[in-house]
Amino acid sequence: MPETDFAEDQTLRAERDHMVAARAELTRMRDEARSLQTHDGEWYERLADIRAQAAGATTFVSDEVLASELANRTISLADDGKTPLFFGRIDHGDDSPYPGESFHIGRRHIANPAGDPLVIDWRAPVSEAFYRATAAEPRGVIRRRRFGFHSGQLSSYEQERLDEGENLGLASKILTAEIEKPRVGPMRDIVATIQPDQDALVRADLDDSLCIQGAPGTGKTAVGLHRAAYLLYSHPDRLKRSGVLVIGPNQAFLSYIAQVLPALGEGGVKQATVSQLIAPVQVRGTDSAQAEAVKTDARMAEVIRRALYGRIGKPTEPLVIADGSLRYRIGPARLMRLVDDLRRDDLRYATARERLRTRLGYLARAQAEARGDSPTEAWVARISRTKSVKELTDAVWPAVDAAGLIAELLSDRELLARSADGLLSEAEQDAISWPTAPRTKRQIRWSNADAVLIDEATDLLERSGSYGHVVIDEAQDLTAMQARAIGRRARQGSVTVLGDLAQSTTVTAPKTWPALLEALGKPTARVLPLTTGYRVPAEILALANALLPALDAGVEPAVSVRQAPHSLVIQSVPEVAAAVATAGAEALEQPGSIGVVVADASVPAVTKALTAAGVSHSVNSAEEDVPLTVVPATLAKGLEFDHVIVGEPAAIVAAEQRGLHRLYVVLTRAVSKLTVLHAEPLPAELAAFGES
Ligand SMILES: Nc1ncnc2c1ncn2[C@@H]1O[C@H](COP(=O)(O)OP(=O)(O)OP(=O)(O)O)[C@@H](O)[C@H]1O
Repeated sequence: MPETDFAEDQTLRAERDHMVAARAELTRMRDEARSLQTHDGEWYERLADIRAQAAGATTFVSDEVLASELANRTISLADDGKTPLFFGRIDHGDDSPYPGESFHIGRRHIANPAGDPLVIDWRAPVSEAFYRATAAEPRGVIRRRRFGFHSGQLSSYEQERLDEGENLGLASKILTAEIEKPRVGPMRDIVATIQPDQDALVRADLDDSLCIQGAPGTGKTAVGLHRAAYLLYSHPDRLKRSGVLVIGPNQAFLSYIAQVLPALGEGGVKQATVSQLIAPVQVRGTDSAQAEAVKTDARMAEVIRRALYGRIGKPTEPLVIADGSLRYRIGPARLMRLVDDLRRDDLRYATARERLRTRLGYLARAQAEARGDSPTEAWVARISRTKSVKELTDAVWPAVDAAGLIAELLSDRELLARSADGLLSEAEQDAISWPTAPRTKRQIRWSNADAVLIDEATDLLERSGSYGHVVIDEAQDLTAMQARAIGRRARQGSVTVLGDLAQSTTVTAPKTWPALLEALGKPTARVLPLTTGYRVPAEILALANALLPALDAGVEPAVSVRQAPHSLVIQSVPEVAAAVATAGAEALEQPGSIGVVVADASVPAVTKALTAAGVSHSVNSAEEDVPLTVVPATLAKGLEFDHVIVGEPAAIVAAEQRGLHRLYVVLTRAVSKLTVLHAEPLPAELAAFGES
């Protein structure tokens, strides 16, 4: 069971030979895909064969789709020579659905020309046992191996004889080595070491919407991204058409996770922040705290709906349509019935407006038919476009543009009062009303919250398109209106919501998962916990967890899988910026990434001190050849570094209303070491830790 020294090991030699054979087959598969790209001939059928081998199923798709798939396939078969082609192996016993068979598990399927697999894709059903089999529940597996690699070479293995009761679980050295491997560059995938509780979430059904409440470093982001890759593999036809979307809190976070899905062979997933996703207008303004609180509240959805539908008028005059010498007359009562019917239909505003014009055309046709004529559809279309029909439609069901509607709502106090009656108090209405109406569109300085309101209005006008699956990371920070905006884009699909209420720093965000899920339109999503902490060693977690009672989030604390003595250093210093520079210079002597996290306002002072001390650093964007990054506390969420240096916790707490939550985020970013430097007293909750 222990790690094996390989030099003499027959097993190791055999596994290395298998790696060489797999590499040769992969090269052959890539050459074949390339040649198919350049020779038409039978490529269609051959590709279908290849797809069947890879994914287990084919359905009819167009030639263009196949051609582009072929190009993607050539890319996906690229082999950088460094990424191991497999990382594990399972051997089945006689009492198994695959009696006596062995499978190597890797990032992608590799087969020989006869179709025999040398490596099975980690997402294939056969691979599930690699992640989930235990001695107590072996799933037919008698032996499992995990492989260790050094400089791209298979260098060690860990073996569990499940049939003899061996089960390493979290004691796996390969797991620990993977977690402790120095961080350089962006986030890595965890495909070789996904744990059973994580795997159950990754492989949950496509139609299953999940909400994963996980303490810091429990692998939520990793699980969400691997789930996206798993779903794309398992439901290619459904999801390649409708698409998968990943939502993250900011661009720094998105850059950090950007490489994970491509590394798993899935390059086509859209990754965006909420602002990037909606972007109906350029944001140049900000809101007061009171205005933001109201604009981000779910009640605004109904206010906007009322404002829009309040535009619909009552026809009081008859409509007279002239067609040459003929006249068609539709009386106000009939017109009113038509408008009422359209209001009742489940149609978007703009669609119903179009429908009104067409129905008026049909009413005219009925009159023409009563006179003995038989007008065509083209005649109806022409009548629907005549001046009087257009004028009536404009009067009764006017054209609306979403930004214009919101601008009017925020600048016309009477319209707001009518629309918000019984929903928003006078004071709330005052808070969001613009003091003066802008004279031109250009004058408007839209805020982030306004953009979301415009998006809400846009969806009332025309139905937003829906993705097949949406992964929403750091979801605890979404406002109800943002959640609605994302929910619209998942209307026909499912969601994986990832977050931690203890890390919620948005004052205006719903404070419970049921409230957020309701706003997302997925109230029945299952809320599931993850509590095993992979990132942060126990000694550092103890410090962060001391904040939990004060955060009042009602969540389970993380329990770390690792002890790391001396990983926590807390020091009182005379001047924080200078002390940070000294600590940064020392930290650079060790391998791995370093994050210096301070209150946003302290970033200039700290970068100045680092520059003065000659310590090379980047600010707020990890660069591969600059291991030390200065991160403003408000942008630390979701990131991690081998060594984190936190300057002045009290300033981080004081900087914002939910400053203690922010500090909890900041203290949970370290993989190997946390240095806390303070000149002011530590926050009361941490006082017991003093100097350590
Ligand atoms: N099964 C695993 N094997 C190896 N590493 C893992 C595993 N699960 C998680 N990790 C690592 O632990 C770290 C934390 O994972 P991740 O960022 O997904 O956690 P998180 O729950 O999203 O954290 P946070 O809430 O703090 O953002 C990452 O480096 C990730 O690669």
